[in-house]
Amino acid sequence: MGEAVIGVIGGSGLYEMEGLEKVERIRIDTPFGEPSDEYITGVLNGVKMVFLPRHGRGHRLLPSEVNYRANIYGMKKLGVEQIISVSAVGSLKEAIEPGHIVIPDQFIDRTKGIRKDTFFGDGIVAHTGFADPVCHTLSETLYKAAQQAGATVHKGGAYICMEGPAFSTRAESFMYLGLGAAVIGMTNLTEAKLAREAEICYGIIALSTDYDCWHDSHDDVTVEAIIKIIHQNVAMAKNIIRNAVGQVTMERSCPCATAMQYAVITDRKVIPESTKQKLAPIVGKYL
Ligand SMILES: CSC[C@H]1O[C@H](OP(=O)(O)O)[C@H](O)[C@@H]1O
Ligand SMILES: Nc1ncnc2[nH]cnc12
Repeated sequence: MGEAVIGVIGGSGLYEMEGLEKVERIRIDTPFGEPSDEYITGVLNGVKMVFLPRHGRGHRLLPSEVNYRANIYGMKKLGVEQIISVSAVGSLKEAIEPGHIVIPDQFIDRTKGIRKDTFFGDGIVAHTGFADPVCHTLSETLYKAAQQAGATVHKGGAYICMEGPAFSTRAESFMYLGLGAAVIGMTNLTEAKLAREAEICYGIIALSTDYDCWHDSHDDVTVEAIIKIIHQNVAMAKNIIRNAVGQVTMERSCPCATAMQYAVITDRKVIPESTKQKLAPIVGKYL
């Protein structure tokens, strides 16, 4: 087995990673189509890592257009065992101010079924445990890394994943407050599901950029306001990643590493050979 690699998926405002040594750009074609961009591989803080901008360089892809399957498949092919997601989110709690960091540990699904969020189908059925959708070990590392970078950081909380691309209505925003969720975004749940199916640990550094549209003494969210907060905090976000990469435990004892052990229900004899081949990097060892 090759050396374990850490993957970083950069969201809105994070389209490149500075400070990488031995940089290579790798284009990967997958049976699920094309990833968002070339993968940038290199060494950060002494650790092998791979970076991918979720929406592509120049931010070309809508949250619903991102090929999450290809992105995660490519990471797996490159030997990635742990993914750090960096994302912009709206805050659903007074205490989570713009500029603060949140390490979410739950999701509420408000996507609309138009994204592909599973590698399965085409003659193979699997049901993956998703009660704890992020890796607790990785999330703890991200929390500490954020504290060390001097961020105000909130541990835990539910991330509402909406379809977008339009932001929420005010009625929806109040409904999410009522649900007790912490933050809202448009991307991370889909990614987390696929990472789990690929037995890759997934943890989130979420940068709060706005109060969505529920707060009576803050303006309603706009892209302009989001970008302003991202620009003010991008150096901090990069520092958190640098700290985290240096502290991630490479030996995995978390359940993510064996998540698919009992998940495939289909009789192995009836799984089409082409499907087995396509899924070889993902669950080949269980087929
Ligand atoms: C630029 S505003 C909305 C956009 O920002 C977030 O993206 P990401 O999660 O990739 O940082 C949000 O999910 C929306 O896609
Ligand atoms: N208010 C918001 N809603 C959805 N996604 C976001 N990303 C950043 N802020 C957001």
